[in-house]
Amino acid sequence: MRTNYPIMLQLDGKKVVVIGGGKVAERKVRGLLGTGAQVVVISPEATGEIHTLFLDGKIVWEKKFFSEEDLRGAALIFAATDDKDINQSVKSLAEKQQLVTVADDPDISDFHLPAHVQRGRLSIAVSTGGASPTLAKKLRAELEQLFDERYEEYLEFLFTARQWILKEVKDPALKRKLLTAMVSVDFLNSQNRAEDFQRLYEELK
Ligand SMILES: C[C@@]1(CC(=O)O)C2=NC(=C\c3[nH]c(c(CCC(=O)O)c3CC(=O)O)Cc3[nH]c(c(CC(=O)O)c3CCC(=O)O)/C=C3\N/C(=C\2)[C@@H](CCC(=O)O)[C@]3(C)CC(=O)O)/[C@H]1CCC(=O)O
Ligand SMILES: NC(=O)c1ccc[n+]([C@@H]2O[C@H](COP(=O)([O-])OP(=O)(O)OC[C@H]3O[C@@H](n4cnc5c(N)ncnc54)[C@H](O)[C@@H]3O)[C@@H](O)[C@H]2O)c1
Repeated sequence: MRTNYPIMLQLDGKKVVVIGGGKVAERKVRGLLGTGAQVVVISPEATGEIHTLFLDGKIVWEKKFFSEEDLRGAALIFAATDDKDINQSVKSLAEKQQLVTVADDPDISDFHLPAHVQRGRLSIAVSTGGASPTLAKKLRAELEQLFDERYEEYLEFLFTARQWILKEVKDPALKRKLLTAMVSVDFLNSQNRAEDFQRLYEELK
């Protein structure tokens, strides 16, 4: 078995085509909102949520059956109809460099969607490579408990403090100490991270 290669995609301005407008398509579309991707759904029917997103101008919905030209210019393609033959033909009609995922056939898919926790800048993705989406979902729920809402603000603090350290602290040893000390339960739980950081800096410098 070959292992998968995890990446975080920046889809801003890229065209993403979802073939099918059912429950699975809706979940894929929801995951694409906020990425800046230009989402196009191709399906004669669509769920209420897909319809609403279309009416709100958030996505494009072409109310039609799939045909080859729908794939033109797409960076990512989701084949998510309930017709196995159509899903297979989406994959075979796509160009080699287009990345396709086939909802009912993990083996021929170019990528799998992970279950995923987002806490601001922190992304945690879990994939079982098609073995068990149910396990991926369960692990995601456990990670959500472990990495709770505090992490969103905590990562903002880490980001800002790290930028400041990289700019202002010249001594490599001090730089390393500060970057290490910020990653601790104390800072995660701190009520005033900026103040605690200032104190730490005064102690260590
Ligand atoms: C993680 C998650 C992300 C997302 O889609 O957003 C995701 N599936 C989720 C849920 C889920 N999917 C299914 C169930 C029902 C129980 C079960 O079958 O276990 C549940 C659980 C539920 O809904 O409770 C059924 C199912 N899924 C696939 C098949 C086809 C097949 O296996 O042949 C079938 C059978 C269809 C049938 O019955 O015919 C295929 C895929 N599903 C994937 C991802 C990719 C592999 C990821 C991996 O292996 O880690 C892949 C390959 C395609 C892809 O990349 O899209 C999301 C959890 C989100 C969350 O809650 O966190
Ligand atoms: N990847 C996953 O996580 C996952 C989860 C559950 C099911 N599945 C699989 O995904 C597929 C879709 O499941 P669903 O629950 O969304 O089905 P669904 O019945 O809710 O939706 C199917 C959609 O496909 C559209 N469609 C049918 N023929 C079409 C065509 N020729 N061109 C364009 N659109 C067409 C229909 O209009 C409908 O909107 C099934 O094959 C299922 O086995 C995958």
